[in-house]
Amino acid sequence: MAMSFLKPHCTHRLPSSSSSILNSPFPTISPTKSLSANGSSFSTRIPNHFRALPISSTPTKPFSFKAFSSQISASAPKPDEMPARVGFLGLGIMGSPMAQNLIKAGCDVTVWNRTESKCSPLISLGAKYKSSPKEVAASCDVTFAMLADPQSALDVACGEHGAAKGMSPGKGYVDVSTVDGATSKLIGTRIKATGALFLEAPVSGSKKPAEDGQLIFLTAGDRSLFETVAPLLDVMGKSRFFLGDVGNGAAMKLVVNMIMGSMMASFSEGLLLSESVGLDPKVLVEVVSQGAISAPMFSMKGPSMVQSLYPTAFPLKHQQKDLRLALGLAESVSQPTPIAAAANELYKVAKSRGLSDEDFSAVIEALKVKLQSQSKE
Ligand SMILES: NC(=O)C1=CN([C@@H]2O[C@H](COP(=O)(O)OP(=O)(O)OC[C@H]3O[C@@H](n4cnc5c(N)ncnc54)[C@H](OP(=O)(O)O)[C@@H]3O)[C@@H](O)[C@H]2O)C=CC1
Ligand SMILES: O=CCCC(=O)O
Repeated sequence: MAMSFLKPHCTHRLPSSSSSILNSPFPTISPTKSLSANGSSFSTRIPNHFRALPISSTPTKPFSFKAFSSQISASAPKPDEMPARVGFLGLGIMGSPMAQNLIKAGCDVTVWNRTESKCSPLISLGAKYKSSPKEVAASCDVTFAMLADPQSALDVACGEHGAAKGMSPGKGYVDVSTVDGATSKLIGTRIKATGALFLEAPVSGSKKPAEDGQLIFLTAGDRSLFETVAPLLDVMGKSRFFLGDVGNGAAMKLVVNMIMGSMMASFSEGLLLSESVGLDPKVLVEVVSQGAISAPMFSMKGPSMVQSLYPTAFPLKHQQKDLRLALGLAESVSQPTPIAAAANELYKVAKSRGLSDEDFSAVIEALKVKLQSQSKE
């Protein structure tokens, strides 16, 4: 089905030469981004055993985890192909900077957030406001949603004044929240019942990449909507993967965050153990940064963790939600994930200690209790 909303309303101009890149006020679209948007370089990163198995090989599953391919457009987005009117629902840590980048790129953006006051900074930048997801969807060609969890994503998409009520043929709905595949599929079904198109597009990357337009989109669903919103994804992100059927984007995101949650729990144990045996944890952070287990996450979060500071980029409650959803995903295919299960318990302890809204690196606090027998020695 052809999308009917390709209009030159987004005024952002892509750099066509190095000098125009230097003059661009927006760091989000750069030669690096154009180069990274090269299909072959991305596809070589996908192991062969993940490639396009037939959907019919998993007939009893609620959705196929296996039938997908990785795609990224090699072509630069064309401003005259930007969707004309863009809605944005959910203006939290991630949604606000993402919407802001769209506005700064010249898009005609209409916002809604449950807590209305969070719309004000975006309205100051030029956004329009509507008082319900339904009204946003009705007034826009494509609507993005960045909500906290499966329940809020469902409520905003399918509730009484939800976006689905404002959808119709020719429109598109792009859910960038991190949810499970079943929720995403339910939302997709409701949206598509209106004749609109649906794309799930959870993101890898946190607050700073969102601010810098450096997110990684893990999309699945309607391929034509993926193509249509590609210029918008490229304003907000540095790369985009198209993974096939709805559910595959959610699954990829949950696997990534399952790994991340376990890594952070393990790193926390290492920091505390180093201190307990008389080492300087700051030196551990430095040693780790130079070796094979170096990760940007450790280098970025380690120094503040050593000071017991957890400025929130990715709320701990969301990391625990993602571990919970990843464990459900693993269970659905009988895949053992004992490390992630143990990590999940740690995040649950951290939540019970009031750390839900701290950064997920605050999980280290759940380990700051010496075992009884050890403290007596
Ligand atoms: N922060 C991060 O680093 C990343 C987060 N994510 C994922 O992105 C999503 C958003 O994350 P983030 O921005 O950090 O989260 P926030 O908690 O900052 O924002 C959550 C958003 O959801 C809204 N919301 C929550 N409950 C409801 C509800 N019942 N009805 C309507 N709206 C609701 C909030 O509205 P209100 O303002 O009224 O509370 C807010 O707009 C999550 O799924 C998260 O897992 C993905 C990648 C990175
Ligand atoms: O879902 C949150 C992911 C955070 C990150 O990728 O840094």
